Amino acid sequence: MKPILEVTGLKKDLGNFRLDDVGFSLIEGCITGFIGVNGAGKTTTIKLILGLMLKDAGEIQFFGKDVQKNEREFKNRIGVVLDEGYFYDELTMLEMKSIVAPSYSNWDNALFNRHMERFGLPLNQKIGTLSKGMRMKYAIALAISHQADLLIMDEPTSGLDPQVRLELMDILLDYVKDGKSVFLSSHITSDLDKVADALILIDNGRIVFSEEKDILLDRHGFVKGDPNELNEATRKLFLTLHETEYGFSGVTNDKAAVRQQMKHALIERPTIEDIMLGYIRR
Ligand SMILES: Nc1ncnc2c1ncn2[C@@H]1O[C@H](COP(=O)(O)OP(=O)(O)OP(=O)(O)O)[C@@H](O)[C@H]1O
Repeated sequence: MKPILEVTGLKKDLGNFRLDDVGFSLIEGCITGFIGVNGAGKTTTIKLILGLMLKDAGEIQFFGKDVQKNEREFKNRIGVVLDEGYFYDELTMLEMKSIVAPSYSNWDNALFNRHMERFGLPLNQKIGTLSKGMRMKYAIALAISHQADLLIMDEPTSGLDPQVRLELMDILLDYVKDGKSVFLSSHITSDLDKVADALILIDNGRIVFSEEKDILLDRHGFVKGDPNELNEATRKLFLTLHETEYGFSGVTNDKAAVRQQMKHALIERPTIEDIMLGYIRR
């Protein structure tokens, strides 16, 4: 599996907040979820990758080439969905497309029309009249109609209802079918439970883990049991632990030790959120 984007030693000091030695790789053909709580540094990292903010240190390579030195090629080969604020509300989707398309050397109008039809977006509808979900789908149609190899999205699902979020996830799964990649930041991890191949957790400006989703979910366990089995030694097996007088539940990253030391505990598959909360420093 080839790395498509490699970030190493990325640093940015913003005064109150510091991005510290951030490094990770995105693998071709994968949906990678970039997770972390509010203020963890997801948007800052994405802005630095896109050159929307100047980095203090670090390297960002796209297909082995420095993105800063090959800015034009990088911009042509990525699609970006940042927020919904950069459209002119009084224009139709067709008119807005005519403004965006010329900035890409490999814009594919037939592909754009196919996306618009598939997403159920009428070309002549004014942008100001679109629902939040339609706006997001339109932003994606604009971002992926120039044969982009990598789609970068910052919090695309926030504010969308479950039905639209599901539709959005289907669009992303379709997009990666032919080897393209998605890098998607979110603090809503339930969408990523369904579609992500890999997960990167950032907390307080530092990368906590960067791993294949299935390996991560296999390694961790959501444990429930009787408080009688909790003692000084077994408590140490948990990343999080919630105790009441009737029982306990918690997340472990050492299922084997739990099985051995807590004979009656029930070990279930955790969600990404369970795991994420286990690693967040408060
Ligand atoms: N231009 C800036 N100047 C100073 N501080 C900034 C600037 N941009 C972001 N920050 C701070 O950096 C921290 C990280 O913000 P960032 O937007 O990267 O987090 P995030 O993980 O994307 O959060 P969210 O999920 O809420 O969008 C925050 O404390 C924010 O206030």
